[in-house]
Amino acid sequence: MTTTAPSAAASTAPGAAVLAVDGVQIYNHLQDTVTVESISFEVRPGRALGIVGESGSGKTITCRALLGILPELFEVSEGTITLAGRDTATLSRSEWTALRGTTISAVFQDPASYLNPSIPVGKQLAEILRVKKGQPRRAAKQNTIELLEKVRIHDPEYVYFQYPFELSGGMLQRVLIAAAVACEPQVLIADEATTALDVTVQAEILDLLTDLKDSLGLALIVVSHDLAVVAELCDEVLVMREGQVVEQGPTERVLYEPSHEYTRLLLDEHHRFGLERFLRKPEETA
Ligand SMILES: Nc1ncnc2c1ncn2[C@@H]1O[C@H](COP(=O)(O)OP(=O)(O)OP(=O)(O)O)[C@@H](O)[C@H]1O
Repeated sequence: MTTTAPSAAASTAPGAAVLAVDGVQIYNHLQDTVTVESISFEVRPGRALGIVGESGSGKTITCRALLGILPELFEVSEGTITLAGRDTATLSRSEWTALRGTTISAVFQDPASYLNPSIPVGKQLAEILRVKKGQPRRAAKQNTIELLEKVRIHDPEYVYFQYPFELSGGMLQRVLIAAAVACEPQVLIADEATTALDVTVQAEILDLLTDLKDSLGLALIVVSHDLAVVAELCDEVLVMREGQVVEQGPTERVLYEPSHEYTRLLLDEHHRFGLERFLRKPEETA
């Protein structure tokens, strides 16, 4: 892809963690409560971390802290978040704006709500390249078509001119993934990104995320209530309950030898839905 403007992305030493979260507490001043307590993890290029846990356990709020978009009256009250070598507590609003998309990016559930219904999807992607990378109109269009190809959309020249309502949920999520990786971020957060999709499309999107992680060297954070999704994608997993991390470690270890009662409970629920099909036995991965 042609780059015409200098990247606003911060830099990371080769092999170093691109994102390091150390003892972070997130406080809710609205209710005077701690929403997330003492969470720590790191992600490196080409690696994936899964965050699982029941509804309301603090997964999305954690991601919002990583993206610098906490809701009003929530704050990171303890600990540090280091993104591409920078302590995010020191970032100004405009520095955050420059880093979002170029260094850290995200895809959420319900892709249609992130797109303007009255503008063709290709034009919306091209606009990101024009604004964030300063690309001229023609280059932005060409690079958008390449991006659509990268997220495995067939006939990208045609899809470029389609409106969101003309695309399926899976196609829209591909467009949103294309938007998220348009400016070559180092970290991609996928927060329940496949939850609303049917099983076949979900598998395709998971496959695409794995491919992008490997080919672009993305550090991937996958948030899901579905252990099967995390089992398929992630090297490490972090289990949250009521704002606390109850267990974390390599995916195989946590899923095969859970040490916490809550993780065992989650696993029991999933075994009924066939988690086994995603799991490789430890001896198979050795
Ligand atoms: N915008 C907000 N305003 C007020 N409270 C919020 C907001 N977003 C989240 N919360 C609260 O913060 C806590 C953690 O919510 P969070 O969305 O992080 O949970 P989650 O684990 O992502 O759940 P889910 O799987 O349902 O998305 C919950 O008690 C929730 O009610």
